[in-house]
Amino acid sequence: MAKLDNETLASRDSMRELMDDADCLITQQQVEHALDRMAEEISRDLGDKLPVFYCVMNGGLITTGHLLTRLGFPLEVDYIHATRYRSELRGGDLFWRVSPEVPMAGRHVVIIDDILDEGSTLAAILEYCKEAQAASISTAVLVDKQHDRKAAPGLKADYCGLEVADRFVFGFGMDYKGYWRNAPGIFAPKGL
Ligand SMILES: O=P(O)(O)OC[C@H]1O[C@H](OP(=O)(O)OP(=O)(O)O)[C@H](O)[C@@H]1O
Ligand code: HPA
Repeated sequence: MAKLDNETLASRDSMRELMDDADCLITQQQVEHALDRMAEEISRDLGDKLPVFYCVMNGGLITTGHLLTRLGFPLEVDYIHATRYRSELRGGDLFWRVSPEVPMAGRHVVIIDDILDEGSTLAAILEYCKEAQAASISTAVLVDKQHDRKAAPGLKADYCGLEVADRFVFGFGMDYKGYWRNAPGIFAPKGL
């Protein structure tokens, strides 16, 4: 079996250490309860509207998967790939990697993402949906970070699982420098 080079070994060890020392802010059980509630609200509002759900890759992947399996009505799924952080801890300009394929015109659209932080990502995607003439646009995020730096004052998602402290968080889709999207809960590195 090929050996890992020194740089890879150092990354692996530092990422293991990061997880060992991390603070768990939200447990998996709390995430599951929040997803149950979001699914009930979405089903109540959109269950008879044949909606299209757009996952915002990459972070929205895990929330989308967990949420959609809780929805017992016909729906379509597509994705948008837009990134603003690109493995960094601060956001920059939004870079659209992939635009959606399923047309939004006349459809009830739901955008699913992992986190509403400053909100620039969601605001840009909302503009795109409006221009694409969606019949209605709803947004669903697993967590809303609590601070006063939102791109527009009072910016909120229509469906929000949990509020999270103003720290750099990872897990359940959210990455720390590209890693630990797979962590089964929501964590923050010690001291960050
Ligand atoms: O509210 P904002 O400050 O705009 O930040 C939220 C966005 O940032 C993250 O994506 P990121 O750009 O890190 O790409 P990723 O999904 O590939 O991690 C996250 O998944 C949201 O899409
Ligand atoms: O706190 C965060 N963690 C991971 N990805 C993010 N994208 C925006 N904010 C965050």
